[in-house]
Amino acid sequence: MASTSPEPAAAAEGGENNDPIHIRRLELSDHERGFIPLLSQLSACPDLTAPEFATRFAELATQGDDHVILVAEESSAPERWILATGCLFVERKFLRGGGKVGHVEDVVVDAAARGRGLGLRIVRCLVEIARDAGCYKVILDCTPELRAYYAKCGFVDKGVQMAVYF
Ligand SMILES: CC(=O)SCCNC(=O)CCNC(=O)[C@H](O)C(C)(C)COP(=O)(O)OP(=O)(O)OC[C@H]1O[C@@H](n2cnc3c(N)ncnc32)[C@H](O)[C@@H]1OP(=O)(O)O
Repeated sequence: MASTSPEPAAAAEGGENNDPIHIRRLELSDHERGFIPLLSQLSACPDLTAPEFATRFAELATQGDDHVILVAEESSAPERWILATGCLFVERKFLRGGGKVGHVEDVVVDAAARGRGLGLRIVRCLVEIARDAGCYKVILDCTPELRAYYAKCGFVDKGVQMAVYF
């Protein structure tokens, strides 16, 4: 998400009151802070050159608050290495009187930082942003092994995920 867009309050979570973790929106310079290698811990994510990263960043910025990528960093670490990330995509529908649905995507915590509650905090922030945006629900796809984790984030089983891969 573009750093030029106004930050939802929930995206500015952490970083105060001696909180060792700061959660904020993705910045263009996060290309140099391990964002792509972090995503590669989730799925195939070949490196992007800085111009390629900038092009995609600019494309996503045109979606304003309908596409939010949050990252978590150590508040006190000067290198500001990215420890965790998650994305919220807001789908605008004709259903429900022009309602909106939040989609949580691409949640990943660096292997060395797991088990510290970062994943929970990132997802809770995304859900809060969706609520503030007026979404009537937030949905996501995950493997059965992650059901317990997302249950702790407040999600319940609903329907069946299906896919066509190309
Ligand atoms: C929509 C999507 O993006 S699905 C893809 C999700 N991402 C991945 O699978 C990438 C690889 N995995 C990861 O990055 C991490 O392990 C994550 C994101 C799944 C969890 O991040 P963490 O920061 O380790 O989780 P966190 O410490 O916040 O755990 C929160 C709670 O969930 C539990 N939990 C965490 N991971 C799991 C799991 N795989 N299975 C069951 N429970 C889990 C924790 O025990 C904790 O419970 P507690 O509060 O009772 O102690």
